[in-house]
Amino acid sequence: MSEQSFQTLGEFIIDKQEDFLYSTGELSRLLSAIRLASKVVNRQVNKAGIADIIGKVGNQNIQGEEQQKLDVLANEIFIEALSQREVVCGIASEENDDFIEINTHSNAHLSKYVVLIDPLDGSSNIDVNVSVGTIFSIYRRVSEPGTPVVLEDFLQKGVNQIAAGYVVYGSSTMIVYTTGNGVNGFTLDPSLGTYYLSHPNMQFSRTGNIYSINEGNYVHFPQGVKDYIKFCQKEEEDRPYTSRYIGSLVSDFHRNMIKGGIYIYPSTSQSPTGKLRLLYECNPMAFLAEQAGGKCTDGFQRIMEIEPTELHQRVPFFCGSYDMVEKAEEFMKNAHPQS
Ligand SMILES: O=P(O)(O)OC[C@H]1O[C@](O)(COP(=O)(O)O)[C@@H](O)[C@@H]1O
Ligand SMILES: [Mg+2]
Ligand SMILES: [Mg+2]
Repeated sequence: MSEQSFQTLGEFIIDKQEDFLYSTGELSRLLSAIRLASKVVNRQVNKAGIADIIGKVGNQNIQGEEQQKLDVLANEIFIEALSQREVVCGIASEENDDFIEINTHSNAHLSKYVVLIDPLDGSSNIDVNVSVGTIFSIYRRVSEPGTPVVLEDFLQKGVNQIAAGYVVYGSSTMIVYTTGNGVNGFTLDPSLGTYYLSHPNMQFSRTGNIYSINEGNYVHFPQGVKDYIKFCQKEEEDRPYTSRYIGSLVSDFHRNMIKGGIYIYPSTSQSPTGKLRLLYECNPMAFLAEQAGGKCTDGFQRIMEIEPTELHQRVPFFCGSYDMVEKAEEFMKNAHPQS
């Protein structure tokens, strides 16, 4: 089947506009901004080794993490593209301490959408040519259009998301997103600079045999997680499972959604709330996972029901094939009945 027979992302966005509750074309323009920014970042990622974008900037972000040059560059590219589209009134990013109010154009304050982004996910893999990603989450503001954007516009439960997705910059570059009507994946044809619908209606299999967790932290894991890892490794029934861990959330999630599996970044004795950020990592992946028939919790509670209190708060994260997440939760509830 030649590229031409695949529907393009642009066509798909327009086609699906009617399915969308608030369809006024604004979300389509917002998604187009993400599409454009992803192509610009993709070009930089592809030539990272020769484009002087390898290595650290020498600053730390609010999470206390060393910012990579590509973290900062991707952040600038996405903020620029989103700010130019007159549909976004505010942006929050992993790389910015506070949210940004967009006032780059006269109507910005009338815009209804806020975007939360992890501009470059899997930063530890940039310098070693392993796939990385971008994660985005979109909400309607809660404050009145025409009034200043406020923190509450961003501190919304995941169930309020109107769209979410990721870009994976891997052996091929893909955009995968949902607006609440299933999950679809589009592959970039770099020669044409066009995304084509390559993975319609993506689904997690009910169960799988891949588990993804950084076992290097094993001694610091809660007992429930240690018990689940032992369960995965036991010679029994369809086990032992295969361990796969890329160290880029987007890439581990993407593989598990295609092959069936579970990704866990639990709390540890050093970081009791885990590592991943609720608003621009966990909520968008949870929306995608649930739309693809999977499940996503903090080991006990549905991620998208968690009430956010801070822009950069972290939560433990259990996400993937439904039955596998249920099993992991069973071990957590048995080992930590008080939680
Ligand atoms: O190296 P660790 O502790 O296993 O953490 C890896 C995890 O951290 C992350 O890199 C955090 O995301 P950022 O790179 O956007 O900060 C995830 O992509 C990944 O799954
Ligand atoms: Mg990340
Ligand atoms: Mg990041």
